[in-house]
Amino acid sequence: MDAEHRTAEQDGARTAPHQPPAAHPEHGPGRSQLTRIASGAESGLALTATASPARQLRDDVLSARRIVVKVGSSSLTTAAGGLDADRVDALVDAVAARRAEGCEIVLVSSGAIAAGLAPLGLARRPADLARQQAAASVGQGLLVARYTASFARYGVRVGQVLLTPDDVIRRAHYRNALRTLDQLLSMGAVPVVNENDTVATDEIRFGDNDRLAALVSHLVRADLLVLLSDVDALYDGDPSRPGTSRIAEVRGPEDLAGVEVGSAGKAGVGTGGMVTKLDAARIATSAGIPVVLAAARHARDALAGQPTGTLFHRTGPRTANRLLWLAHATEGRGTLRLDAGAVDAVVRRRLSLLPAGLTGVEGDFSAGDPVDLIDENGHIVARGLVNFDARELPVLLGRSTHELAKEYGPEYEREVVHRDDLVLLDG
Ligand SMILES: Nc1ncnc2c1ncn2[C@@H]1O[C@H](COP(=O)(O)OP(=O)(O)O)[C@@H](O)[C@H]1O
Ligand SMILES: N[C@@H](CCC(=O)OP(=O)(O)O)C(=O)O
Repeated sequence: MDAEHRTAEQDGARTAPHQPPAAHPEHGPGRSQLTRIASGAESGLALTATASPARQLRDDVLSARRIVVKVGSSSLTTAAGGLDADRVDALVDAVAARRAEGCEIVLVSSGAIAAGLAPLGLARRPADLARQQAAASVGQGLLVARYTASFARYGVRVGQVLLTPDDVIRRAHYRNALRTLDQLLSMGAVPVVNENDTVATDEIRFGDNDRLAALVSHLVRADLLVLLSDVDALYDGDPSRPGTSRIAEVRGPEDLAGVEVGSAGKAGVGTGGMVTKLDAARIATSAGIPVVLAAARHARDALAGQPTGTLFHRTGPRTANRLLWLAHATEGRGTLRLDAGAVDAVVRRRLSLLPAGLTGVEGDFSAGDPVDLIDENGHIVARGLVNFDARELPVLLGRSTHELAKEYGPEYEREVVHRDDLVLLDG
């Protein structure tokens, strides 16, 4: 069954009000926190045979005062292509209902490329970046115009915010982006965020709005991230196959062991599939922000704390710095190879990287770009913003800053990567 065509009855969360969470028997006591609810063709049978699913309202959702809501392309477009005004209105109704309770909402909306296809005579999402950008350029205007009209029914203004990774990994830009978003919220507007697709390049782009939404949640210090999609939850396998089960709650990475995720979305308009949603959930929850993944058509329930979709509990403490962006928003544009002493200094002692610890440089980058720091075995240990252009570095390898300053002048006394611009990466 296509996930898009599930009915409310097939969404297990809707079937049993006010029951405590129940573990699926097949997962045993060791996995008791993980609630899986059978669905697809077998849902009726399985629900009778197992304990009733949870129906309690979700505290994390109810208490949230600032929420980032991300909606995917497939939830905003018609089957024939182009924006679906009814679906946009339904989403805006759900957002407005939650705003009416005094909650601030940032909308991260995909759909620019999808909205621009039909007006440009394109039948499907093109493979090449140039035509995607042309479609996004046409579609982004249509998308924001549609939101503007829809929110106007509630007397609410929207503000378009288009971001590239560069806008947020650099300290000054990060502050600017945050200030604009804060200001829009304090003036009662709804920021509508998307990637700035028209200037993105293959090397410099978020690529998917799921991760972008997780990073925006972190930027605005949101209390909750809600990912709305055409699929109504995370399943333990491709939800179009019968016999897969909805996962109602995820408490940590161990709950995802054995879950099969695919990257293909319906109708070819979405980009990341479930892979990027899980990435987004990992980024947000590790930074202290719980995540709800639900169907866009259940947006009102999801925002009201109803146990629809999948709830990912927070796994880490709240953090507040732009290094999360450095780790997740971008790829390194080159590599710096470190000797063992430099790895120890950077990783264990959290010191800046100096030229003396460098043994090699690869890539074509400029000062200020993100680069990966690799150890002698080629493992990436950290990412940082480099203070030199790639072409300047070869003569500096292995030399002391003191010696370099004497030979080339005082500006060569600087760190290759300052510790404030460094984030450690696992593996
Ligand atoms: N384990 C899984 N659970 C749920 N959905 C999955 C899973 N694996 C793959 N998918 C697919 O991911 C799709 C959602 O991703 P995508 O189309 O990119 O959505 P959006 O446009 O909302 O970002 C679903 O339609 C579904 O087909
Ligand atoms: N920035 C692109 C969306 C990229 C994206 O992640 O799309 P989706 O998988 O539908 O959330 C656009 O507006 O078309």
